[in-house]
Amino acid sequence: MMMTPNNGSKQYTIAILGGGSFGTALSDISAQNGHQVKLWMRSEEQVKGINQDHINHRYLPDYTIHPSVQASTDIQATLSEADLVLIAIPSQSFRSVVQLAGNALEGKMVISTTKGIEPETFDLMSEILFEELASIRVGVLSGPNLAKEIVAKAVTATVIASEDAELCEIVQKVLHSDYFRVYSNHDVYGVELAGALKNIYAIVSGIGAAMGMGENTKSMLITRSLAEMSRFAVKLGADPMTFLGLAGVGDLVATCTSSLSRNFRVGYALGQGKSLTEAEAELGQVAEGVNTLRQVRQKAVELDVYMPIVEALHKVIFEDFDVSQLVKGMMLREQKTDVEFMVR
Ligand SMILES: NC(=O)C1=CN([C@@H]2O[C@H](COP(=O)(O)OP(=O)(O)OC[C@H]3O[C@@H](n4cnc5c(N)ncnc54)[C@H](OP(=O)(O)O)[C@@H]3O)[C@@H](O)[C@H]2O)C=CC1
Ligand SMILES: O=C(CO)COP(=O)(O)O
Repeated sequence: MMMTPNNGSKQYTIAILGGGSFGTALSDISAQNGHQVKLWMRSEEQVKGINQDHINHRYLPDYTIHPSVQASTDIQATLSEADLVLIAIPSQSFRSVVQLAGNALEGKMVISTTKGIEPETFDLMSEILFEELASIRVGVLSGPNLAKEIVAKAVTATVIASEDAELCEIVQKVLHSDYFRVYSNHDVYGVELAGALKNIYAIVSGIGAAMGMGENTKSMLITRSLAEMSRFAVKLGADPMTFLGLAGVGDLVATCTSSLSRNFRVGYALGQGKSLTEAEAELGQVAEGVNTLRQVRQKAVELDVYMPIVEALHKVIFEDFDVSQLVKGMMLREQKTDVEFMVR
């Protein structure tokens, strides 16, 4: 239910589905801004931790979040009065959670913050929302948003993408603060795809870091990753300019250079000679890039898109090639132009 607090700005009721790192960080931002925040998670123990200690003991144990955040395992109660819903559930469970929420989402503004691709369908999360629900207003939030930095209140920017201009404005008002800035973009597909794709390259960067790559190599890798992900996305209908923004190059740089990124960490473990199973077990959280790699490699073959970095990583992760072959695999292929989307 919407109310008007003393300072005159509207106070919204925000429901957040998913109590992992990012759902918790989003609940903290929203509550800091004076909104009523309900956070849905499936673990009673974690609910207790949030409601009593204001700490997500499993995912963000070193941070205290705003005491007004109310957690619950009851999804219907969480959604009942919500004006705005933010979903931070890993892509492999996204559809099942949307189905569980069902009619309680109808008519609402629903924002996906998930950076992944559904296996089998190649659906992005906004597409799942439109498939599963009859009347909702959909947006996508993506950008360089490492959860631990957000809860530490490091200055951060993100992108809200939607064809619904009013929804973008509302999300900007709700989340904007002196440490969290929200930009808008109407290229929903490009913003959403960028968020999913960069995870693949964060894994490659993690491998490179473990192998001691220098700055030249790091720079080459990030720049060629940007070229490759934009080439793929443009083939699927995205706007290449989106990749020059926060959701593209911004998020790519953040996740390819930070050990706070789970995808980077999986890559780092692979670069140290660990198996994928060992790397994922050690992480204990979601690293979307592994599934995204599988989906994107298959789609690139189908559509005949040139993606040497994806191809090389696929060989290392799924075809048992030695990790030392990664850079060689990327370099052996034909040389291409530097910038592909020149105006002239
Ligand atoms: N962390 C970050 O910095 C950012 C993450 N993202 C994206 O947000 C999405 C979520 O990531 P993040 O929060 O980090 O992930 P985490 O691994 O930290 O947490 C995942 C959360 O989803 C819950 N969950 C998983 N499956 C289900 C299910 N079937 N039903 C109910 N709850 C479920 C988990 O519950 P349980 O603990 O019970 O398993 C947990 O609360 C990802 O797509 C990620 O790419 C986007 C921007 C930044
Ligand atoms: O998307 C993220 C930061 O923008 C988080 O990346 P990881 O999922 O690799 O931790």
